[in-house]
Amino acid sequence: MVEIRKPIPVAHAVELVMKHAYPLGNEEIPLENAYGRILAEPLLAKHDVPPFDRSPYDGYAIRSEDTDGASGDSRVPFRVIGEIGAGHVADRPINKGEAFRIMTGALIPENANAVVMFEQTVETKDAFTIRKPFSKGENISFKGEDAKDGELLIDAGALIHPGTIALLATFGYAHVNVAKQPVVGILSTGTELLNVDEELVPGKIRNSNGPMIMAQLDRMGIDYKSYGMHADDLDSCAQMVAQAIEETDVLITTGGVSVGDYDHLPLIYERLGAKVLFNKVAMRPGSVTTVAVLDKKLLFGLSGNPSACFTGFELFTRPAILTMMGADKPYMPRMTAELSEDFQKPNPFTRFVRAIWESTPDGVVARPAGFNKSSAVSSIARGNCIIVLPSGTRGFTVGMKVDILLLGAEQGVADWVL
Ligand SMILES: Nc1nc2c(c(=O)[nH]1)N[C@H]1C(S)=C(S)[C@@H](COP(=O)(O)OP(=O)(O)OC[C@H]3O[C@@H](n4cnc5c(N)ncnc54)[C@H](O)[C@@H]3O)O[C@H]1N2
Ligand code: MOO
Repeated sequence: MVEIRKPIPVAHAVELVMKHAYPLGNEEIPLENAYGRILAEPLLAKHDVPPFDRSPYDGYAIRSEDTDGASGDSRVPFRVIGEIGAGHVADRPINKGEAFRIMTGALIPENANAVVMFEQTVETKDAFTIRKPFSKGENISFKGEDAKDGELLIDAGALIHPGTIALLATFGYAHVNVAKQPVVGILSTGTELLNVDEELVPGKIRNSNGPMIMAQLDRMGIDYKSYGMHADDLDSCAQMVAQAIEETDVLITTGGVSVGDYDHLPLIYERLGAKVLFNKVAMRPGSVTTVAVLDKKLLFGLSGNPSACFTGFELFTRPAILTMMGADKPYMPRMTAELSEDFQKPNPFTRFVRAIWESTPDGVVARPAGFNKSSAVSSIARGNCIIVLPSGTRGFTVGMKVDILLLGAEQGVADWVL
């Protein structure tokens, strides 16, 4: 007798998964490896930025008080007493009527309080004139104007992106304290599966879920261990799952979670003593997505159907992994778009439609990416977002506003809740 499963709302399922996404602690890593990781401690300014008053232009450092009364008819002259390149320091202060040639980024010499760009001068040998007064502080980049010593700049939990790397480098962080990342196991189950390089034979298909999930992890910068493909044999599959759990922090399996004679994952979870958090979600595709916990490790039983597998990963696995690695914003960015094609299927469950969004002069529009069954592969390939259609709705027509979840965005940028 087939067990009747009770579907739970998507938001509840996400919440259950997230409750079991335990952080793995922190580690120090070299700055050059820190891109894509999550800051484990707040980033405080270790000194002022810039660390000294400096010139924002190539020009002349002067005393502003010496420019009083300058005009087109009455140009004020200056005598050039030397040159300061970036990285160099003036050998003496300036006095009345004097100027240093100064390059962008160079330390402002003592007594100078303004910079005149070369273009604002008429130059002769070792001298120049100007035609307008300058105010105190004009064209100076002030010490601490970008960041003040001790200031909180980035909170713990933030994704380290190229800008964060620049800031860490500015303060001399050769090593960075980041949250540890999980090692994720991937196992594709199904007797019908062939390797990518095998010829098709009747009844068999190539394993597309395994490579797809590896790529979904790759784009998050997550390490994985592939356990390849495994036929639907209960005992050996159970053994493989047990071994994979031993060797990894999170296990993703694909296929074998429905109610078919060879859908062994539910029984394998039972044998292992794993606690099943849910085995049916009120969503399409991916209603059979099953998540279990064993020894504080999350086991994601994603559907074998490619679109369901893909969606299950993005909705449940991705935010859980991001939370384990310390991210404070683990969800996909969400936007509103106008539907540019009809989508006429009824939606008894929340429907996640692989779709294409683009920005037009009239705003953001989105349309389904083609064949939209759970088994679809083609629409995953074409899509760059997922349209969310709430349960209980019938058809959606052109011009209606829909929510879309953006795929492939830099991890950890959004704070999306269903
Ligand atoms: N009696 C019922 N039958 C089914 C139900 C149900 O509620 N009652 N649910 C259907 C839904 S919805 C889905 S989705 C599928 C899910 O099945 P499983 O997740 O157990 O996956 P499999 O049966 O192993 O495979 C489904 C489908 O996907 C293909 N597949 C599997 N693995 C891969 C892979 N690695 N790469 C590419 N394609 C893969 C497989 O050949 C099947 O065609 O169950 C429905 N049935
Ligand atoms: O579990 Mo499914 O809802 O057709 O993908």
